[in-house]
Amino acid sequence: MVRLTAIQLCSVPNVEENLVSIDAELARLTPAAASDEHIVVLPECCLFFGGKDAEQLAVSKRSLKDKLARLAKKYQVFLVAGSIPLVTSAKIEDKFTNSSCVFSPQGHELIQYDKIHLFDVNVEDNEKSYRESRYTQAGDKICCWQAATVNIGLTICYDLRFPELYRQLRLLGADIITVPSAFTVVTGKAHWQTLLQARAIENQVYIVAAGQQGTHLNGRETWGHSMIISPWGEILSCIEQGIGSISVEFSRHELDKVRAAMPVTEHNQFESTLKRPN
Ligand SMILES: O=C(O)CNC(=O)[C@H](CS)NC(=O)CCC(=O)C(=O)O
Repeated sequence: MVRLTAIQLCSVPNVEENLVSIDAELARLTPAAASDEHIVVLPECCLFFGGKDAEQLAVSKRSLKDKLARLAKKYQVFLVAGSIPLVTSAKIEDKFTNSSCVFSPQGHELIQYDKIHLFDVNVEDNEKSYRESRYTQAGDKICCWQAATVNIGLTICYDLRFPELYRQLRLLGADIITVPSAFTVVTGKAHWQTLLQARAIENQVYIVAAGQQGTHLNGRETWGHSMIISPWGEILSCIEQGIGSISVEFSRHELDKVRAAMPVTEHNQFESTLKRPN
């Protein structure tokens, strides 16, 4: 059995406090049987959110991965640690990557995906202007990883608006695509659910979207509405507000049925024009 879980958080600019919240949410989940694969997704910026960019830069230099690896092992889950700030591969002094890291139930790091699309956007909210690229170095690699029996594609937040990335993940064999997020309330209300359902339907994959929700220390408001969507586009479970988690069972049968009945990747007349991943 493969279980999918999304944890919704209201992260603060304090790594230790966030680790305590994550531990508490993981402790509440029903433990998986030894033969099960349990994939748990945390939101974007799960270890540090709502603080100053300079603080986040300092946090990127700490050993955050060890702490998350320990949690994956403690709770025997595949932990998709939504995103954390990390030192760039070129060791750029004043920038970090916004990265989704996956840890196995044995406590090993499996993969790191650096967010490709940065949120340099004007939004009609209190913030008015978001310029993620000022302090974040964009990634350029598409990342898909394998648990025992399922393939999982990695994306982060604003990536959700770029269907080409999702299509490429599907072509790489993704059964499930994870979307750790910190959507704004304004854009979340307008687009979040529609975009998630579209990505699930057009690619015939499970979508596990874990969001930040609430008012954060710097006054930033996030939309939440974490949800898990089937390859047919149904919302299987959703947590609108507050901290908590949702879980559903992955069905290979459902996935195969949807793809066999409507083979859109075979029917696609534009596939050859797509840039092949990596
Ligand atoms: O800046 C940080 O501290 C952490 N990063 C984020 O919160 C990121 C970049 S600002 N947020 C998004 O991508 C929101 C996307 C969104 O809301 C949309 O696509 O509508």
